[in-house]
Amino acid sequence: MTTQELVGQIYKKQSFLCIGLDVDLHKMPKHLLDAKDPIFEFNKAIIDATHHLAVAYKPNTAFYEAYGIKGWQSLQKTIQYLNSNYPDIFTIADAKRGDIGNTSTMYAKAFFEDMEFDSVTVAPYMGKDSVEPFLAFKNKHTILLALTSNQGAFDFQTKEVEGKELYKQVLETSIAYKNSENLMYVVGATKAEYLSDIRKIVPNSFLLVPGVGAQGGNLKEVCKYGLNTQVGLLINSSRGIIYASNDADFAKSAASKALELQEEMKQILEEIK
Ligand SMILES: O=c1ccn([C@@H]2O[C@H](COP(=O)(O)O)[C@@H](O)[C@H]2O)c(=O)[nH]1
Repeated sequence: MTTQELVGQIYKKQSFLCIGLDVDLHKMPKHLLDAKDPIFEFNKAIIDATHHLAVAYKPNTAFYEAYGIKGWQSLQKTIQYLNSNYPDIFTIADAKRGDIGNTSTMYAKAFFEDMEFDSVTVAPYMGKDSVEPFLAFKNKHTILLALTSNQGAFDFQTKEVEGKELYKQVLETSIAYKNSENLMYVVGATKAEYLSDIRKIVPNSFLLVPGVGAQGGNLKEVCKYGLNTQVGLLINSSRGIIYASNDADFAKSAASKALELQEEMKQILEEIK
């Protein structure tokens, strides 16, 4: 999917919501556990109930890898279901990959070619030759960790290196990578106050913003500092939506939570028109 197509979907749906599919067998409704593939059945129900309210879905691969081969199969079925039934949805493999160049190429092939995700999250720590293999894929997006939502972000990311915070170095350095137009960045919703500085460095890039909902990030604060002329934000909520209920009505409850966020986003988009 191109960035322009993503922007088109945002205006069409009046939403820049990304729903995180972080499926945990211990948190899902008990009746689904009898299904042949409970993880896929859970995802399918959530997707069918919320697809009109969201522009993106983000399975975090950890929640699938934890179940071995069966988990990978559930992930593959989920992405195939999204691509076949809702081809206008932007898909994100939250896998936080990155390695020496030839290995990164294999990661990129796995997520972009084999699984056909639109994007994958990548850690910047190994630098240019670990990121550029992902950027080589046309109309695929590499979402680089810039300033993450967790407390540990302050261990390294906000520390100064040669007079500048490391997350700023990541943003500035990565802009010069080959095919950097395929870059997006992760910025945690819990760090909204950093967004105006971030926008000075990457005014036009899309930012994936996790941390609204369970981690306490505030949508309005993020929008105040993070919106750009093309919206430029994908706001993720995982647990806050998919585990709104663990009863038979789980998908309906997830849709209600998603609707609350979508209505807030619609209002924000109307205000900046
Ligand atoms: O900085 C980051 C980067 C990634 N994540 C991931 O996003 C979701 C958030 O889930 P919630 O349940 O809405 O808290 C999860 O997959 C994280 O691994 C992040 O939270 N922060």
